[in-house]
Amino acid sequence: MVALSVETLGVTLGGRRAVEGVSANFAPGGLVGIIGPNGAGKSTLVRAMLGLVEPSAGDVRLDGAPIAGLRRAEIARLLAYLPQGQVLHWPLAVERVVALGRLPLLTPMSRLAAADLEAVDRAMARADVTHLRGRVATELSGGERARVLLARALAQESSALIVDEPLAALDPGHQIEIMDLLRAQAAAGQLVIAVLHDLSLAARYCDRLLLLDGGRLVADGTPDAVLTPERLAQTFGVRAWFGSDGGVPLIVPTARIGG
Ligand SMILES: Nc1ncnc2c1ncn2[C@@H]1O[C@H](COP(=O)(O)OP(=O)(O)OP(=O)(O)O)[C@@H](O)[C@H]1O
Repeated sequence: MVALSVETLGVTLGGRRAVEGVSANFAPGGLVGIIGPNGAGKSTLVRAMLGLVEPSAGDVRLDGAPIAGLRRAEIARLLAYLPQGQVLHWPLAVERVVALGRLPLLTPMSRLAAADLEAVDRAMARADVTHLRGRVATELSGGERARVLLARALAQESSALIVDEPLAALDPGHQIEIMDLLRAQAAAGQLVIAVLHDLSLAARYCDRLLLLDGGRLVADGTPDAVLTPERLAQTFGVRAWFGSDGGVPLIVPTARIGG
């Protein structure tokens, strides 16, 4: 179990405020989406939540303790992170890539124990990549690679999982698979936070959405409450069609306002 809180957080990058005055609390067992236009500050916010960038104002707390004071190994026990646009450079077998997820939990010079190997097996099964375990990771398709990278984050078996644009470059089938997996993780008690661009999938899968614009949190609530025509116009500058198919919400941007 982990409680993650962000209090009047500000982050300045290259002299510009990338995140400003953001406050939010996160509890285990839900799927939280972070949405907003390009440059809204989504990645910067999650990086600050992981202690990877230093706040210029406010703070981030993990189980009540300022994250700035925690060691990286302590943070890794609680938080797993799948960064945006991760690429694999080394021709490692899938199983070894997934096992890298256990590294933050090992003491220096120690080797993977039986419990670590079991966690790797569980993560591969959840991400449906067990059949790929012997394949060279750099030779996989984009969708297979995305699932392997997610399996690496799952192998950490941390209390919270933070994924930044996990659906980028995936076909619709793989997008649904990944969202199903994230929801299953949340249902199993993990706090899952995902930066997303697809508004229909965000509305369909997330319990809660945080909408950022210009570094500020402009809405925080259920998808129904957050995703209104007015907000989409104000933040994304789009008109959108709202509908549903058998209870599955659909939000289709139809026109750029003023474009
Ligand atoms: N290293 C950096 N130096 C200076 N400015 C930065 C740096 N990284 C990000 N920024 C700026 O901070 C703002 C927020 O960037 P961020 O990557 O958090 O946005 P985002 O919402 O994740 O965008 P996208 O949807 O395009 O990935 C942007 O204006 C960006 O140009």
